[in-house]
Amino acid sequence: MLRIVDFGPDIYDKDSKKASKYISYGSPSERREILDGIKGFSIFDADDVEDLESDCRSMIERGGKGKFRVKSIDISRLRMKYFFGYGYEYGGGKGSEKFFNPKDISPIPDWIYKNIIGKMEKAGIVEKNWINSVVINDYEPGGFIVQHQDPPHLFQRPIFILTLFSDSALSFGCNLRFDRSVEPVEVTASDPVLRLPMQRGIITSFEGMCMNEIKHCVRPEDTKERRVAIILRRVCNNGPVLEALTDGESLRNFDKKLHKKVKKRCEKMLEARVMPYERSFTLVEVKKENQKQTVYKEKVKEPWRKQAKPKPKKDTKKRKEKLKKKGVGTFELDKPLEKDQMDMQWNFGNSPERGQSKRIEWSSEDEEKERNRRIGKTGDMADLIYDFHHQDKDVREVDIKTIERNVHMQKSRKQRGREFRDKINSKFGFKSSIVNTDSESDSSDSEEEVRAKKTRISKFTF
Ligand SMILES: O=C(O)CCC(=O)C(=O)O
Ligand SMILES: [Fe+2]
Repeated sequence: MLRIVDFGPDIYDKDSKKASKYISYGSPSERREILDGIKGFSIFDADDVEDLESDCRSMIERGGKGKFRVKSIDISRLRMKYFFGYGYEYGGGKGSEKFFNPKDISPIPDWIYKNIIGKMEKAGIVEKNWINSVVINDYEPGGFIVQHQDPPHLFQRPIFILTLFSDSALSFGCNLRFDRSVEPVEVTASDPVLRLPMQRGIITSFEGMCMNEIKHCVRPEDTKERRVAIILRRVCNNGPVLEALTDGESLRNFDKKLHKKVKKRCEKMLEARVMPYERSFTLVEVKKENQKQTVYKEKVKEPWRKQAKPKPKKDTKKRKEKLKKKGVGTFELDKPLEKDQMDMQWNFGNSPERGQSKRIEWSSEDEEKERNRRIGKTGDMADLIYDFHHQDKDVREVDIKTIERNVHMQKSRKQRGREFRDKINSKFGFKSSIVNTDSESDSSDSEEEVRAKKTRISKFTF
């Protein structure tokens, strides 16, 4: 189903309380002008997104084997580029970019036609057979692309970009600076006029001022995780074309040295970790084609302005009655829950928690492991810390408790017990030997001392 993305809630202006890296610094009219030519489309569900990512991995494996044509893969710092259909080189700079000869570029793979272009055509986002050039940028964390305009003498508008593997952002009116006095070269970015979120699984289209009058770039700080951008375009009919280097030769048979380099980089990209897909954006439902424009315009007109929240309706007596009739309201459970299948399975139905009408969610260690395996988490400490550092500050604070708990649960039962007893001892000011188990007790204790301890222990059984 075609749905439109509402970028508004994710575009923050100078006065917002967001960290500076999320902020768009342009005036409202500048941002509006840029946004006028931008649309976000959601046509893929979570399964589609993960399937496309697995297609990307197969493509990278193929690339590593040197099976693409000689100019189909280009490697640069923290980024790999795959050209399909048409590829180009930058030449002497702006205006002198030229197409490689189509003989040196692999054709657009079937999976891209079938799973991306075909679906875009079906959803009415693009005309049939319009897209004939696909470029895939595969960024490592911290990867970037300097400010540029997609050469207008090579590519028609609109330009479509599909983001995969992780969220990122495209910055308009923003320049990257390189400090080459340090190793590795340090890249910093100026404040962007507009920072547009590029969400995983979303196709964004660009035309007009945003593509023709202002430059765009990807800042290193916006590539927090490995990200793939699939750029779908149509070439201009009369673009300049270079002479062919080969007659359709593949890289492995043409340049062994380059193939070795490509193979190493492809292997590195295949090792990149991938988080399970979770939708992180706001959608605006579109029912009819002719509604699309209005809904979209309304939503993005002044996205930086906070919308007043509608006041919740007061629950008058009459309304309460009505709601109650409909079965809506807040109810206290006044009798214990019935045993269900899960309770039977775990023999859980008569526990004290049940008696309190409260369901405590729990799972065995095996279940937890299985769940983590399914969503790609190992439960390993390094992963937990990695996840933690890749979150926003507020989410992180909530998660700190979970991480502490996980760290605690990874200790042995014995160690956990020991720590618990130590806590009790220090809370009540007992000597460390007072609340302790027999196995931990000092074997030199006399029988009487042991009995005394046991008596004391019974008072603090939890
Ligand atoms: O990675 C992106 O989203 C933008 C890439 C881009 O602008 C380009 O390759 O021309
Ligand atoms: Fe671009």
